[in-house]
Amino acid sequence: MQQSKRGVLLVNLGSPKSPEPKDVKPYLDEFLMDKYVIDVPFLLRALLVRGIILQTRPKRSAEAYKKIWWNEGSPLIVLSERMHKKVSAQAEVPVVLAMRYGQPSIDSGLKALRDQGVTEVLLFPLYPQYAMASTKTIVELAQKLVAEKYPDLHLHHVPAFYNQRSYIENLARSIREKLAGFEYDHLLFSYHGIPERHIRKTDVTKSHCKMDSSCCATKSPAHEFCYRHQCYETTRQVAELLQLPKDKYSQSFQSRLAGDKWLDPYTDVEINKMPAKGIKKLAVVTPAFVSDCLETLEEIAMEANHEFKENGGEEFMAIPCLNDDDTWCATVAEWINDWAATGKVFAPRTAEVTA
Ligand SMILES: C=CC1=C(C)c2cc3[nH]c(cc4nc(cc5[nH]c(cc1n2)c(C)c5CCC(=O)O)C(CCC(=O)O)=C4C)c(C)c3C=C
Ligand SMILES: [Fe+2]
Ligand SMILES: [Fe+2]
Repeated sequence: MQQSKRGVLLVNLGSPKSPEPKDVKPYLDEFLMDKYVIDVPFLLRALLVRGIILQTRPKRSAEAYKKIWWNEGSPLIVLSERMHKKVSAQAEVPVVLAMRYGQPSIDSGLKALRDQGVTEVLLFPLYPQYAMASTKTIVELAQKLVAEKYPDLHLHHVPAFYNQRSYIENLARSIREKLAGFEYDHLLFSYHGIPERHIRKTDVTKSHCKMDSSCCATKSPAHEFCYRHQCYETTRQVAELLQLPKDKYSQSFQSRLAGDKWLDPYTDVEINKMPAKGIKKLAVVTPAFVSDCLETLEEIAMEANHEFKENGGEEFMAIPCLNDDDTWCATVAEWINDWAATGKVFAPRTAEVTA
C-alpha cells in the first residue's frame, strides 16, 4: 500500500496587490462577494456590494492602505511570509502559505503541495477564533477545490485555537513584554467585529446564543463555533495568566460596517469614552489577528490612537500581533509536527487551560 505524505497549508485573509483603487476594488469585490462575509442572496449581495459599497469604498480603503503599506508590500502578506519562513524551517513536513482572497491563492497552495507529492493536507486557517466570515469560508473553499481539482488530496483542518494553552501563553507573554515599562491605566482587548446574525447562524443548538451577558459564559456545544464566546475565552484566559484585576481590562469589537447590528461594545465608542473615566494611558491588543494588518495598523494604531488623544487621552500603545515572534512560530511548528507524527491536531500536551 502506498504511504501517505503529509503537508500543511497556512491560510490568512489576504490583501490587495497594491494600495491603489484599481487593485483595492477587485480585492474588495472578491472579499465582500463571499457568501460567508455578506451572507444575503446573490442578487441582493451583488446589488449591495457592486451597486453601493464598491462605488466609493475602494478609494477610501486605498487611502487607508497607503498609510500602512511597506516597501516590501502589504504588512499582512509580508508578516505572514515571515511567519511562514520561520515555521517552515522548523516543520518536518512541507508548509505552504496561501490567502483566502487575492494571491497566493488557496488553489495555488493546494497545487504546490500536490506537486511535492503530498497526499494529506492540514489546512491551517490563521484565525484564533472561529467565524464563518474567516475560518468557515477557507475550509469550504479548500473542500470545493479538492473535490473539483485535487481529488487525490485528503483534507484535515486545524480548529480554532482560541483556548489552546500554548497560544494563550504566547499571547500573554507577548503582551507582558510589550507592556514592560508602560504604566498603563487600562488594557483593551479589541477583536474584529461580525454581525450578530452570524453568531445565530453558527449556533448549532439554534437556541443558545442570545448575545446577553451570560450565554457565552454558560457551557454549551454552541461554543465550538461561537466567535463571541471564543473572544471572551481568549480574553479571560490571557487576563488570568497576566493576573489582571477585573477593572484594569475590558473587551470590545472593531471594524463594523454600516447596516446590521454588529457585536458590541464597539471599540471606537469605548475608547472615546475612556479619558472621561480617568483612563489616560491606554494599551490595546488585537487577538483576532495573528498578523498586523490594515485593521490593527491603521484603525487602531493610527485612528483610535488619534481619537483617544482628541478626547483627552495622554498615552496610547497598540500592542503588535504575534506576527513572526520566534516562540510563537516554534509553537505553530510544534502543532504541525505533532500532527505530522500522530495525525492528531493539538495533542494532549497542548491541552486546554482550565480555570
Ligand atoms: C478575524 C478575522 C476577520 C473576520 C471575522 C472578518 C469579518 C469581516 N470583515 C468584513 C469587512 C472587511 N474587513 C476588512 C479587512 C480585514 N478583515 C480582516 C479579518 C477579518 N474580517 C483582516 C485581517 C483585514 C485586513 C486586511 C489587510 O489587507 O490588511 C476590509 C477591507 C478594508 C476596508 O475596506 O476597511 C473589509 C471591507 C466583514 C463585512 C466581515 C464580516 C461579516
Ligand atoms: Fe474584516
Ligand atoms: Fe453566546
